[in-house]
Amino acid sequence: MKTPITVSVTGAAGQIGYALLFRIASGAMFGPDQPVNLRLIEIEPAMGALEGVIMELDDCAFPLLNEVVATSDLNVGFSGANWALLVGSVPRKAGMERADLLKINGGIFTGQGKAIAENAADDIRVVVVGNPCNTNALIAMNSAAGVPNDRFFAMTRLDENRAKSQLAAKANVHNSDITNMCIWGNHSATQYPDFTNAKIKGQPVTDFIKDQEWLEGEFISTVQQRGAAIIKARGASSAASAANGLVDTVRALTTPTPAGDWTSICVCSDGSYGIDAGLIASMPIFVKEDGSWDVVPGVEVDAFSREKIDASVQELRDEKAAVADLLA
Ligand SMILES: NC(=O)C1=CN([C@@H]2O[C@H](COP(=O)(O)OP(=O)(O)OC[C@H]3O[C@@H](n4cnc5c(N)ncnc54)[C@H](O)[C@@H]3O)[C@@H](O)[C@H]2O)C=CC1
Ligand SMILES: O=C([O-])CC(=O)C(=O)O
Repeated sequence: MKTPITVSVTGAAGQIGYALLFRIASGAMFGPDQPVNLRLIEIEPAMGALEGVIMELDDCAFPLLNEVVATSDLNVGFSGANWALLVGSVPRKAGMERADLLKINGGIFTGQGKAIAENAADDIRVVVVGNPCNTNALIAMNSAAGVPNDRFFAMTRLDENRAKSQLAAKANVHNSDITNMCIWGNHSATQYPDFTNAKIKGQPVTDFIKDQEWLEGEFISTVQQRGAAIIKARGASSAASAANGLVDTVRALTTPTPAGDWTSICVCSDGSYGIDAGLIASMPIFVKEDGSWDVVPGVEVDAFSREKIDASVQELRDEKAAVADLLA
């Protein structure tokens, strides 16, 4: 048996938490031979509900679940953490944009960043899901003195999966036939799902989808607005698909990326592709055999893509300016 890894999850009693914890404990996130310790972090009023979730975890008798700790103390919650999955925060309601959550949620991530720096394991990696996730990750990163910037991520894998599903349906192929799907920029309504570089069965998307107007219009807006469409239909924001996106994100970060392909993750920009260094932005990422990652170089950005990427980067700059007081 491998040594257990420690995974801290905030917002563990929430909707995403309920869809996520069972998949971590079952081995879906870290593999079928990797035991896990769960450190579940919630605010005091949600501790009762969290106890119920833990009763259900117990009732699954998961072979890989080594230990479960429930706490509202961040120092306990991030103690020894190898992974911190920052889900806890208020979701938006119908009619709101994710940026409207900036003031409501931003403050959560200063304390969490600091507690991660002080308590987590040396190899800590942090994935932020709570919205607006890019700027929340920026706040956590800036608050986590001593933790390298390349350990902080925010999630656009759900958007990538949504984009693949839309392309597959339109081209009448299977999801798995779509590769090289990059989401650029912010996890928001300005994100750019890049069909110009995506491939279907290894060929350009336009070999299969001749409807350029759909690609440049409805395809992009459907992916950008999918979160809002789900809130409208369900009365609550996406949870099972978000949890699945997080499982996929962590697997992508812990498994070498297939040669020639890439995955969408928001990382701290090094200035590549004209994205300001220091912003947390989504771009094409390649994970190497040794577990480290790089931004994929040389992806072609045509004039159409440039304009879309620039608009999303501008929104990230504006969000950063709006939380300047939270950035250490
Ligand atoms: N990046 C992405 O692709 C996606 C992000 N989201 C975001 O994920 C977040 C969580 O969504 P849901 O689980 O549906 O919300 P939810 O409201 O069901 O659960 C959130 C949980 O976080 C807890 N919480 C609040 N403040 C906390 C704190 N300071 N520390 C620890 N826990 C805290 C709450 O008590 C609650 O149990 C939202 O911000 C939502 O917008 C949702 C879907 C996709
Ligand atoms: O739209 C929302 O507020 C929840 C979310 O981030 C998504 O579903 O992509």
